[in-house]
Amino acid sequence: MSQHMDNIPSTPGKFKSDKYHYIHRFRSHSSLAKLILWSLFFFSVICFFFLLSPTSPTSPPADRSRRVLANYTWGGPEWEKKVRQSARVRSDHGHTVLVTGGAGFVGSHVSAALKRRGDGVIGLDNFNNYYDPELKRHRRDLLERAGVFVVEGDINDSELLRKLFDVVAFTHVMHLAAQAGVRYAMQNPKSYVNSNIAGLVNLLEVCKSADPQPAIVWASSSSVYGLNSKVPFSEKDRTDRPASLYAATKKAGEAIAHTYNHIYGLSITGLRFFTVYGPWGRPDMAYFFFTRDILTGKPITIFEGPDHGSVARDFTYIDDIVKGCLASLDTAKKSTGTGGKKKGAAQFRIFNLGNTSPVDVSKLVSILEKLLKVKAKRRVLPMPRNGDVQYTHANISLAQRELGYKPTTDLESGLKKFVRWYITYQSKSKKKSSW
Ligand SMILES: O=C(O)[C@H]1O[C@H](OP(=O)(O)OP(=O)(O)OC[C@H]2O[C@@H](n3ccc(=O)[nH]c3=O)[C@H](O)[C@@H]2O)[C@H](O)[C@@H](O)[C@@H]1O
Repeated sequence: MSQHMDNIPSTPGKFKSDKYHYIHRFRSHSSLAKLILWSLFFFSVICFFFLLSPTSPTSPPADRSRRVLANYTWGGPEWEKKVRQSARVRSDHGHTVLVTGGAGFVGSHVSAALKRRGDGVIGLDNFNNYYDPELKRHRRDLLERAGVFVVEGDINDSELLRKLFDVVAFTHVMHLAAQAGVRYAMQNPKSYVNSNIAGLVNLLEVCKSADPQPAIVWASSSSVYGLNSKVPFSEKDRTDRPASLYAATKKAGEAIAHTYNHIYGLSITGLRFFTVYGPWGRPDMAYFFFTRDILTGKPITIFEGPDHGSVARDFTYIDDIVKGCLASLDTAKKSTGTGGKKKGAAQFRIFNLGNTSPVDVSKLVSILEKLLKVKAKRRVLPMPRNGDVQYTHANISLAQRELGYKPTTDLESGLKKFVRWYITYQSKSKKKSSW
């Protein structure tokens, strides 16, 4: 067989003499050997750098210095059909809402609530690995069963956003996609700029050109109050002293939102969420990983302020936040622009959505100990200079007045629901049962 192969001219149709053939074979063998050697060399160099790289599949999932984004596929008649179906309104005067961050903690709860009452909903999520994407996929699976299609894609992808607006005339955008987390901003600052600033601008650009323009409700953060020491925090208080890059990007988002409202007539409502917690929550948040670590016997670190002062948060239960989000959508006025041009003044609002009763982090741990019936291995450390603030407390009178917002869940009742969910989720995950 090898003989047969050797007799075949290298260029079909051209005959070569034996001598030529011999020399050529010798040369080609030696160059083939060189080629193989060089290829092996380059291959080992590539392997070496690949193994060193933080995004290689061999690196531990705990390495969150970079987020991995999947390659998305979207478009096509089947995809458009799913988008249209999911966006179909099933109630009188229902909205058609694009929920960015649809597979996220708040996004999945808001999407489910909108769908339940008959609104049309499309989710959008990039499923990045800031925390376990498996949890996001499980949230998506639940939503899909409820009739909500979550498109896999990024808010920085203008083409995808324009396509979504071509297929569906969204009346509202609930913008919840963001790089969350206060302390992670020191590890991966660029991801905050990419999602919370570039992504927001990209989304607003598409919204401003959409016809009709949607009304936008989006997630700002209680962290914008930064070094503000006057409590409770009111929307009128200073927000020009952020303590973390995360807070700075959210504050920048509020300024950017104002610009798009002012120039293009987009109706925009910013919601300053106060440490939202609950079932299907975010594993990067303290209440979540404290629960995990208490149950597995790992020590937990509790931060304290100067002079052993306590650190406290106005923890707000997810169902209360969802009510605030829906009320914001329902009270949002229409945007006034068309074809990228403003036709008149448009609504611009900012609301605190908190619980109005701050709880010390050490008290949160005591509640978890009681609910889990396990003593925590506490390690108390001074609050590191990592962007955290010592205290948050929302004044919610504006949201109460304008949105009818009234939180009803205290921390203990909310954590009880979270713990119940957490234990069920863990056991289902171990058994790999369906959701
Ligand atoms: O409400 C907000 O604006 C913000 O709420 C949370 O941020 P944070 O309040 O810092 O929530 P956690 O990270 O869960 O921390 C809660 C409390 O636990 C404390 N903590 C955290 C981690 C730890 O190991 N030990 C500890 O005592 C923190 O100092 C903080 O006081 C979210 O992570 C942000 O995305 C959100 O924007």
